[in-house]
Amino acid sequence: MANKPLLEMKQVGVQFGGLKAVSNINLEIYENELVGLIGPNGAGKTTIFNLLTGVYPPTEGEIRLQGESIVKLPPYKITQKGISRTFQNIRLFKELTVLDNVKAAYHSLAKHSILSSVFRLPSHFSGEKEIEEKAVSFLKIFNLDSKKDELAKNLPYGQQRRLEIARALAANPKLLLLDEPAAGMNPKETQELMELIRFIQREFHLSILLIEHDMPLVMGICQRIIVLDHGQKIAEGSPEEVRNDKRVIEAYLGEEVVS
Ligand SMILES: Nc1ncnc2c1ncn2[C@@H]1O[C@H](COP(=O)(O)OP(=O)(O)OP(=O)(O)O)[C@@H](O)[C@H]1O
Repeated sequence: MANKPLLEMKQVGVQFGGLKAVSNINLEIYENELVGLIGPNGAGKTTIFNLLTGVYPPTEGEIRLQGESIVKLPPYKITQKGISRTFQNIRLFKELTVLDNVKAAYHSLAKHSILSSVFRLPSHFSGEKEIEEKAVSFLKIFNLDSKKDELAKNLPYGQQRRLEIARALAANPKLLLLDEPAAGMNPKETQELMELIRFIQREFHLSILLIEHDMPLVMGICQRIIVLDHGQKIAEGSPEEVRNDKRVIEAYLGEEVVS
């Protein structure tokens, strides 16, 4: 594990009206780590993703990516700096093709200028071709290249989830946030997806923060697990440590997981 964390949250809290959705969150994610974020419904997991991606600013505390504060940055800047995500409820461009969904991620980061696109300069076309090739290469990883010309809305559910991850990955993140990526998938699809997540983590040297309710699955693939309850971090450690933590068992896991 590297000495300096890729991501740091220090005493972060956010309040909506009278409700403290999360409070006093301290967490660190290091390079190349696959970390699980678990907890009961309403514990604050998605709120942490929304704080990390600039959907709303924290009411207190600090968030740093590679030592640099990101709390005042708009979401697109945070994506450019290296945090991208998927959503609990899939958010694809449903009326666009599978390929265009992935290309959209590249366009937000592409080096060629708007002027070259408007005037259709040669640099625009080489940029466009490069983007298309890269997008197809991502679709191949997710076994979606044969579907590239289909509209996103026509893909089966499991494939839409994979496409969303492909799009997030195309933004070239250092940290990828996955919000229940296996929700709605059958056990076989879930298993395949988890192998894919591990593969992309190694292949792209990514850090991944994963929200997932399927405990055997989280315990099986994550190096470290952070547990939330009522907006607070109640435990953190290896799957083994978390599985045997009394507070975690009481708040979330129940006796059957331990036995
Ligand atoms: N924008 C918002 N405005 C008001 N309350 C919010 C907002 N976002 C989240 N909350 C509240 O904050 C708390 C934490 O919600 P959050 O969605 O982060 O939980 P979660 O752990 O992701 O739950 P789940 O597993 O059900 O997705 C809940 O009480 C929720 O109602």
